[in-house]
Amino acid sequence: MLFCLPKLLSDEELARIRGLLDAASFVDGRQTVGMAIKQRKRNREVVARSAEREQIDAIVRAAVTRSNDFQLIALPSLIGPFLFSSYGPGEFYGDHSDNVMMSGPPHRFRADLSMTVFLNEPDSYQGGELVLDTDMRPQPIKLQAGAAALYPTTVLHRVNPVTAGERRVALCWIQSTVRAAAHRQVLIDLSQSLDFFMKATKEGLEHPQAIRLQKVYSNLMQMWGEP
Ligand SMILES: O=C(O)CCC(=O)C(=O)O
Ligand SMILES: [Fe+2]
Repeated sequence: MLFCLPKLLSDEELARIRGLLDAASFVDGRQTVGMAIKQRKRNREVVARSAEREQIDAIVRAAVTRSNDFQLIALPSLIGPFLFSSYGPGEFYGDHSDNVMMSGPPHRFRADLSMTVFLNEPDSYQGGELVLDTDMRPQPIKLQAGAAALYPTTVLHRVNPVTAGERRVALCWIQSTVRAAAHRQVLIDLSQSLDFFMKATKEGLEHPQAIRLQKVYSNLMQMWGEP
């Protein structure tokens, strides 16, 4: 359900992103949601068509492209444009589930996974936890700078009010080649078993049982995957 990627961004990337965010212009976050949700959202977001947004997008996009864990967990077929938000004292985002039909660019896509990348240290602001309602139990998430949380787009979630400091995050929505979270989980488990063969056996991926698992992975991908 919830996956954490501890060091998605390096310290050097974080420093570059912070510099760009300091130079960026922000707009009221209510502009990017429909009427029904406006009441529940108080934050600021980097202007969509701006040079800073594009430069930060390129840095985070390069990080997810090189992250093996991200690729194995999300199995992405499309990663939409990144959104950069800031929450100061009194700002929050109430209970909602994200839109599953995204307008892009590059074109309309289905969001299967939502991702929050934390851009500043957790002790630099008070409150501001991302809370996921998993099986009716609230699960608060506040990660180190550079770490990311990946969660199903349809799960109910919120951002608690920030009471001091500034919470900055990057967000994106991902269409996966494998639509159902339960199917993705089976494939992630298989990847982990293959990883065990690779790291802990003499034959590695040439072990006959590893070859069989690779066949299972391909068969399931053929059943569940979409290009
Ligand atoms: O800031 C976050 O961690 C999540 C924000 C959010 O839920 C959204 O923008 O849809
Ligand atoms: Fe959300």
